[in-house]
Amino acid sequence: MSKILVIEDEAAIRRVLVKILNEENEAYQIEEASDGAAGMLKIRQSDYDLVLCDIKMPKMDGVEVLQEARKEKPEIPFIMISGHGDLDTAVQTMRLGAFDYISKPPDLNRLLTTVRNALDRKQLVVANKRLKKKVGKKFEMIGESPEIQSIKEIIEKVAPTDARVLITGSNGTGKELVAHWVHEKSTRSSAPFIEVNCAAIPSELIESELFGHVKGAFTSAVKDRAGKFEAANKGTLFLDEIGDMSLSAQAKVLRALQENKISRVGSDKDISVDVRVVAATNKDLQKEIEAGRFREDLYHRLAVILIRVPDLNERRKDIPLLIAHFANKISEEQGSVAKSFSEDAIRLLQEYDWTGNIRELRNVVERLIILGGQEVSAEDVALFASK
Ligand SMILES: Nc1ncnc2c1ncn2[C@@H]1O[C@H](COP(=O)(O)OP(=O)(O)OP(=O)(O)O)[C@@H](O)[C@H]1O
Repeated sequence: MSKILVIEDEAAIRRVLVKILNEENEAYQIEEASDGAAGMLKIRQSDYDLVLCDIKMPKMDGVEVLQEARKEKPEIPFIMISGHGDLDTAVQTMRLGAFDYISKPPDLNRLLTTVRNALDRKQLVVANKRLKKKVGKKFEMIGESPEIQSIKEIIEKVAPTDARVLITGSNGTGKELVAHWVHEKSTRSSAPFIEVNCAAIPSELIESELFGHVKGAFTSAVKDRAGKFEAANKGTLFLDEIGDMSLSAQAKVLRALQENKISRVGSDKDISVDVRVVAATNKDLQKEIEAGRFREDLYHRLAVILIRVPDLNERRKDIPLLIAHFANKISEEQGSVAKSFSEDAIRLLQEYDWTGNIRELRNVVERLIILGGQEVSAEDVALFASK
């Protein structure tokens, strides 16, 4: 059930809007307010999934309501309703965070599409918020080695800009972690972070996944569907394993980056998107370019800032910290007391050949916690850490 508030001083228009919405979906629970101040009071007292708000109104105009509501409940999408004289203001409200605007008299199709999109978006933002609560801890970046320090410094500098970032490094080095931080520390952090693993999606589906499709575009396209570019609007799109993307999808991504526009598969209608793309790969893209598997022009678009995440072998100094971090996390997950590691055990693990992989280190720590003694010893490491 979606709760929608209609703030409109003209009773006739208000009635039309309520009627259209009621007829569209019985599950919409619709409330009304006849001026800005009454609307704002309702927003404070109740939780809405969407607000439709007229711009010109007595007491408190729509722009003021939008600004107040953004401060108190920024997750509620606003669709502004503009009359003849206030189209410029309507466009401006988009900059203030309105989701969209519609003109009076409202066009039925446009209204319903905008309402549906806004409600979809609200769900995403809420899901994202829930995730984000976990993000802080889940995405802790452990390490004090100069290599990690320098990555943290680059993230600090680059995140607030809108520059695209290409993250390279072996499997499990922490590329996704870096991408999350670029988003978290950017001005886009309250908008969605959407991840697409390009290697995991069959090449014939990747375009639909990224750009969406319209009904009938292909056999299984039974209804219109937005893609990840649209879902990431105003936020960050993380294209993981971009080196595995098909050439035809690469061409479309290039266009999206050049023009900030996409079109759904099966449609030639352009949709504007405002998305920051962060990409990652474990491949050597220069080699892929030479082999004709990766577009050089796309590479240059993506690699405005390059961050190389070093292998664990290149920052062994961080291994003791990572062991302690994982040991704590694992005991938290298992609800047991954290086990300690003897100095010899840590030294031995520090000398291992990790060929890049932090994920592997975590697994080894988990195995040692389960199988080792109360204090994990060098003997335990020799016995149980073999890979
Ligand atoms: N510096 C770090 N501190 C703490 N945990 C880390 C660090 N780097 C990576 N990890 C953890 O290691 C695991 C692998 O990291 P991540 O998924 O970011 O790697 P990746 O390079 O994106 O991997 P892949 O190449 O397989 O996609 C994750 O569980 C991540 O939280």
